[in-house]
Amino acid sequence: MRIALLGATGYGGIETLRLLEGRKDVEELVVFSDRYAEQAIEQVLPQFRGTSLGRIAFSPLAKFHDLSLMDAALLAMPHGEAPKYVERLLDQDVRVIDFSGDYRLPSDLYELWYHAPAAERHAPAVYGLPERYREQIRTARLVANPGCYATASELALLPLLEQRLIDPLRIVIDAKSGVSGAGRNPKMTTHFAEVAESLHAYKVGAHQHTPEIERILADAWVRGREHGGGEFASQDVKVLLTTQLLPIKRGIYVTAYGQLNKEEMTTADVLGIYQTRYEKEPFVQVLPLGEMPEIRQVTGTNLCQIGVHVDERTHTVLAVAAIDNLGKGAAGQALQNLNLMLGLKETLGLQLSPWW
Ligand SMILES: NC(=O)C1=CN([C@@H]2O[C@H](COP(=O)(O)OP(=O)(O)OC[C@H]3O[C@@H](n4cnc5c(N)ncnc54)[C@H](OP(=O)(O)O)[C@@H]3O)[C@@H](O)[C@H]2O)C=CC1
Ligand SMILES: CC(=O)N[C@@H](CCC(=O)OP(=O)(O)O)C(=O)O
Repeated sequence: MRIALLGATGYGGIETLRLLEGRKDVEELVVFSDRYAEQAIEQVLPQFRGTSLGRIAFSPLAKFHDLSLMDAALLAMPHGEAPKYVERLLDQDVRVIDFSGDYRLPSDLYELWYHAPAAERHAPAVYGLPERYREQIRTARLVANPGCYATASELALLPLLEQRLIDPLRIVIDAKSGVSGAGRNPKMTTHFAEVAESLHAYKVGAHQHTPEIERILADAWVRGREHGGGEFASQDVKVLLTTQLLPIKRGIYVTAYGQLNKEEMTTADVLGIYQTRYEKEPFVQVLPLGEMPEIRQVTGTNLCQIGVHVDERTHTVLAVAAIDNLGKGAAGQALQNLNLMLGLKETLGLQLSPWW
């Protein structure tokens, strides 16, 4: 396959390079970076020295013209950049996967939560969560890769909404991320000395993944396991999402709480529902009774680990999920989507052991 990667020097882009390196089916890779234009990957990113990708030079974005020979383009740039390239790529019959939030929401919700004007969108995008939209992804021209917190939260909660087991208006999500989730450009809030040995909540009540999660869960509530494609179902689902910055490099840890509709549900009952829901999913691991996920068991992988527990005293169900924000939360999921879009084996290049 022939792949173009825009935003190749950011954390999402570098992880994409790591996952593509050594893949025998990559015939050509074109990488873009303005900051490192004309330099070889191995000069800028020494971890690729001596690998199949090391000698490839970054092209400046000004050289972004004819990519019609590419099978797909992966866009790993900050919000607001993808729309400058997407139409041209689609016109050249190149499939596109965008890592940013630009195509995940309708324009009104985008403007409300991203505090930026939404780009004019001619192209419809499929939401790139294979565990729910696999069939739509296979035939998509443009995929909006989900946000990292959104991926973990949705996988944690989907079975509860699809089965209508909880009150959809009172969902609480406590979410924590490693610092690489904030990108590679240095900022005071992600400076080592500001985050080490501490923990703090941020964007409280205002995190941009809130409407993304609500839309996918609403769709699950209305349609159950089935998704017919096309428009999302409209239904009120409300989540209170609180995001916190963990003093680690990689990983997302989500603890989601729902109020059970049926009082007699036990942990074993809910666990059975999760096991059935995800039994055929190659990248979702539902843990046995009494076990809870751990970030180090998913770091460096495309896995999502899920543990569930019912607190019978308060009729609350807890669904806990761990992913690597750069794996299932970004590059891993993008390559899972790419495999689907190109008709390849979905797990190709993604069956990785955790670094732990
Ligand atoms: N980090 C994460 O865990 C996740 C990130 N995402 C999303 O993925 C995208 C990339 O994130 P991440 O890798 O963390 O970001 P980084 O800040 O680490 O990297 C940004 C990349 O985009 C390029 N870039 C910066 N500004 C522009 C611009 N104006 N035009 C074109 N290219 C530009 C940079 O290239 P240059 O070499 O020129 O500096 C760099 O390669 C974002 O939209 C983010 O929201 C999604 C899920 C998880
Ligand atoms: C730690 C941290 O700052 N994380 C980012 C989320 C990054 C991501 O997955 O999402 P988008 O693609 O929607 O930006 C944040 O909270 O905004």
